Amino acid sequence: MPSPCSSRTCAARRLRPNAGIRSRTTRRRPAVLNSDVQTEPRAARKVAVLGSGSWGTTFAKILADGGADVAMWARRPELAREISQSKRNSDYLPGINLPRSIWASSRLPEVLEGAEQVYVSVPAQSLRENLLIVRELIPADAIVISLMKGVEKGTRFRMSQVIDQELRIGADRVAVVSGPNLALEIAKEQPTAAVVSSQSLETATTVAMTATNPYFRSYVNTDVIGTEFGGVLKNLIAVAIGIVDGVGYGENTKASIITRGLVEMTDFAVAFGGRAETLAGLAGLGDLIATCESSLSRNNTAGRLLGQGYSFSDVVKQMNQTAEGLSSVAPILELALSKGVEMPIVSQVAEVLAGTLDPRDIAPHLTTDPMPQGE
Ligand SMILES: NC(=O)c1ccc[n+]([C@@H]2O[C@H](COP(=O)([O-])OP(=O)(O)OC[C@H]3O[C@@H](n4cnc5c(N)ncnc54)[C@H](O)[C@@H]3O)[C@@H](O)[C@H]2O)c1
Ligand SMILES: O=P(O)(O)OC[C@H](O)CO
Repeated sequence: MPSPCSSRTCAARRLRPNAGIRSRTTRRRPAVLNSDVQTEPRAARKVAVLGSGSWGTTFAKILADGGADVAMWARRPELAREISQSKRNSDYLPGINLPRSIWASSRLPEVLEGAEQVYVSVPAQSLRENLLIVRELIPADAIVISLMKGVEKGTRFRMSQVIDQELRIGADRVAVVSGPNLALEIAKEQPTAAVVSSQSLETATTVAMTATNPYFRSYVNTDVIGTEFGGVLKNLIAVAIGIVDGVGYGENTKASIITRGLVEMTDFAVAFGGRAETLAGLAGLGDLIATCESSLSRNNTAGRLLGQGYSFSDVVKQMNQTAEGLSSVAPILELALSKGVEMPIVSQVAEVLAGTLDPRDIAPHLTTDPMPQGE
């Protein structure tokens, strides 16, 4: 008999929470060892999502479709009402129906009460001020997860470092999620993978089991530095790709910039203690491909406008969603300088933003450097 409910979401609801993630080892286990596996349904995990923009809302849907009991925080009461009553977030995710179980509020205490995991998805430059507000409300023992892909200007801290500094909950209770994750595609339930990273493999695994459903698969690693920098740096390369697209250059230019961009990303992350293999994975190459190829990307879009001749201030005015790359360029170049890492593409993006380089002159190398280099 065919199932009366055939959508992926329905399939998720039929599954036990956490049943979607199975390691190869588990799959190969002999049946006798599985006999003591708990089969009783257990209470849904209560999680909170702070930030109701495109990614916060999409991630709330991922978690709810994986079986979690999700509460969202929206700054604007009218948005909280739309999410709770109409199960829509029409400004950020037009045409998407959210799971019925999701609710939202503009009042933080009720959103955070009893949350075992707190997912944060606000613009990177606003993270610290938001943590100051929620600090006393986050339940003891909750895991805090950054969904953001930026660095803080001034301190040049990664998001997990800001969380660590403001919440003082210990790095083992902090995780980050990154990967090729264009929100609208995932909200439409297109199959996607991401990586959850924490210094504690147990924490990463707990989060990955919660953030897994039939259309979204979370892998794990313990390279928080490489995972976070991958997400930040691909934004900068995507701005460069947008610029050359806006100028009208073709696939050779873009492929050259993507390939050399990955070298810059890897050199940078390794200099700060990240692992090269992380940059070859979902949080590096995977996200680089998605962001550079998609017109859904805000960073790519911002670059395209620059390439078409708009000034930086015009582009900022036109963007009504967060393009983290624009704020990350300066702190990333300051960090690169501190370790002697060369970043010709990111440096040229900074010059285009400053109005000192004609977008037509952006290239996969510094055009002022006449000497051939090893690839
Ligand atoms: N959209 C995506 O596809 C995607 C995917 C992966 C990661 N991310 C990352 O997630 C983070 C959030 O991005 P987004 O796409 O949700 O952005 P967005 O612009 O869609 O939404 C940002 C949300 O934060 C709120 N906000 C703005 N300023 C705030 C402040 N000062 N305090 C509190 N809330 C504030 C906005 O009202 C909005 O709800 C970024 O770091 C981004 O790089 C986005
Ligand atoms: O829209 P962007 O440029 O912020 O990119 C979104 C995601 O980071 C893609 O993985």
